[in-house]
Amino acid sequence: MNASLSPSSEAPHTVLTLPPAPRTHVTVRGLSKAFAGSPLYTDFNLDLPRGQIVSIFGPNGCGKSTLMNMIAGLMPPDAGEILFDGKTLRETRIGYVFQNYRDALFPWLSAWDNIAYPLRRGGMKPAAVRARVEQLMALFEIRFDLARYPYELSGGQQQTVCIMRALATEPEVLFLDEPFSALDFEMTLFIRAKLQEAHLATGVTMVIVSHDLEDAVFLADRILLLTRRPTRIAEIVPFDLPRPRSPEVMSDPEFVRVKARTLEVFRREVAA
Ligand SMILES: Nc1ncnc2c1ncn2[C@@H]1O[C@H](COP(=O)(O)OP(=O)(O)OP(=O)(O)O)[C@@H](O)[C@H]1O
Repeated sequence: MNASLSPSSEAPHTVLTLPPAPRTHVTVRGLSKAFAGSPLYTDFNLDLPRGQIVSIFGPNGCGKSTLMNMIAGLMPPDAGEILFDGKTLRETRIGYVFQNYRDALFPWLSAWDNIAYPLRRGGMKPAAVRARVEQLMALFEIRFDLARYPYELSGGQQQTVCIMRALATEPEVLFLDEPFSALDFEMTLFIRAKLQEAHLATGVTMVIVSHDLEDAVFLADRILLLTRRPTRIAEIVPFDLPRPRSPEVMSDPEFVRVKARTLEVFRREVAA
């Protein structure tokens, strides 16, 4: 099975051909994964379009995180190939934002040093590290003291630091696993806005796993809906409202329509 999320595809939810669709960034081919002999993915194919935000949504336990973790190299597939512009993961800069920000930051480093960590590790000179962190501080309009340690920050501040750290190396692809699930609504709105700004500023391809229908739709160019396991693509729903999208978008008829369609497919798959 092969599906393209390319905007140029005439029927974006339809299974088409094996060569990557135009403007494809990430190509997943023949992916298989089983746990304890029970198949989760079998010969799964997918194209992720360059510079777009794709949300992964589906029934509980259908393998949203597993799919993202295999693409991001955090979990080995049993079979299959994943290429980024034809390159392997090792040749590609990626960023990853975990659901549990509390465990994601290094507690012995200040927020500033957490953000700088991947830059220093990559051998960047101190002046360039400083400039890059300051650039991120401006983008995220940071008003709290980055000299503080993670335990001194609110949950939303910690997740903001996680996202800044993930963006520090200017990744080609940014993976986010339920980035809003532990945040209150005010922080969710803030981080949604900042992710959009970062996306507009950098054109980074983004993949977001979400449990929340509204979050999944709000940021996405494409909502990738999965079936129950053994997991296949149920449908790919496009959402083309221009960015930046403000919270008012949530009452826009197109948002309401896409959300309703996404819910309809989700409910069909849950009942299947
Ligand atoms: N390391 C593992 N060992 C055994 N089974 C696993 C492992 N990781 C995931 N699974 C199983 O694979 C299935 C998919 O898990 P995954 O976490 O990817 O789903 P999900 O769609 O992200 O789930 P949720 O909606 O609960 O967040 C689940 O049934 C899960 O129990």
